Amino acid sequence: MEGEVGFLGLGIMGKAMSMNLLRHGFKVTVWNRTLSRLALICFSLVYLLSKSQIAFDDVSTLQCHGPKQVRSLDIRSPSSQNLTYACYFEECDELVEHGASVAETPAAVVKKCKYTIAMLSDPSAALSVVFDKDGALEQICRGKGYIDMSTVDSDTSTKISEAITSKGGYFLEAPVSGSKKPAEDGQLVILAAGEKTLYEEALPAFDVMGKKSFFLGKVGNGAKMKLVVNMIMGRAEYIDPHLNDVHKELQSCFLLCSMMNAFSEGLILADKSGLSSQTLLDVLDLGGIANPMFKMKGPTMIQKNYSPAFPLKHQQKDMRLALALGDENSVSMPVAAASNEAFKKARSMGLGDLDFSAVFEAVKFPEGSS
Ligand SMILES: NC(=O)C1=CN([C@@H]2O[C@H](COP(=O)(O)OP(=O)(O)OC[C@H]3O[C@@H](n4cnc5c(N)ncnc54)[C@H](OP(=O)(O)O)[C@@H]3O)[C@@H](O)[C@H]2O)C=CC1
Ligand SMILES: O=CCCC(=O)O
Repeated sequence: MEGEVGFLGLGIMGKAMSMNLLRHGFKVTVWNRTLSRLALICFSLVYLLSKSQIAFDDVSTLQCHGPKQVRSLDIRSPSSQNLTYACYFEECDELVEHGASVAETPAAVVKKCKYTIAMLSDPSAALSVVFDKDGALEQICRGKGYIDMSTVDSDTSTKISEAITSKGGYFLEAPVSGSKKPAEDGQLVILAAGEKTLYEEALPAFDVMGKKSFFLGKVGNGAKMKLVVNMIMGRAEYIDPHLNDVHKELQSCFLLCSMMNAFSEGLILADKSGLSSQTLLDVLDLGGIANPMFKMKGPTMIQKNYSPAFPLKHQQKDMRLALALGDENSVSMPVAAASNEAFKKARSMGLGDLDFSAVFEAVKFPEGSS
């Protein structure tokens, strides 16, 4: 990646990712919404002070606490042309110490940099940073690359892609699997889709931020893959730490059932969204919910091979007993109850003697569908 890389969004992930780029020798210009608001406050303050009797030397450091704990407003010079640099908040401070430049708007970042990466909270933030006044789109032109690594839906990604490409720019979506620590350690899993040339050009940066990058084809596929992975992750079952060992064993059966149901739903969602089941298995195996069960059962489930290791009828029996235990102890377990329904459905479909992973068939064809 030649020249300077822009980075929009310095939240938990964005800060760690841009720091990694800096540590590996990339020149980075950053922007964050709160920082730009603070810069505005800073400008206003200096204006007011210049109209007042207070000499600047008297206010070299003003403490100020906002939503992001401003460390200080350090007004260094009355005639400073560039007061943005005098106004850091904690997140940005460390990046600046590592050599980052700070820009005032997304447009200013894109103007300065050939490649701009965004890591923003949600679809509305991703859209706002591109389309609003002083947004990235204003400075997109032929040869500029825009890479959105935020987790959004495929419609949002497509909208951004169309706008960027209509101005001659290149677009890549590249959401990530992995959280704060993997981001700090450069161990993210990058799920890119869109312009292949931009993907190839961005690989040196991806190699610094992540341990593995996937190119998944057309825009939308990265967003979809990320959502499938997080859907599976979000369906983990709770194990009450106060239960005794016997009860814990039954609870762990909940976990297994819920995992298998969530996994089945994920495989189906991926397939119906036009994604490769094998790629989903590869992505899951690299992330925080990698586990021996997905690794072992996944390939056989894709092949519809349910030769029994743990018969489904026993798994459903254990679910039933564990739910009874939940009743006894007034433990609310709606996810487990839903999973039990899927196992009951599988039994009614005549799958009881097959492996418990055959619940995949019941999830695939729920009541009334074919
Ligand atoms: N945290 C995690 O473990 C993971 C998160 N992700 C995804 O990465 C993205 C970032 O997550 P994370 O860093 O945790 O989130 P944070 O909440 O820590 O950061 C969100 C960032 O988005 C900015 N932002 C929010 N709204 C707007 C807006 N309207 N205009 C401009 N900027 C805005 C925030 O700016 P400000 O500081 O001004 O509020 C901040 O820089 C999300 O899409 C998340 O789903 C993906 C993998 C893991
Ligand atoms: O989007 C958040 C994902 C967190 C993780 O993959 O561990």
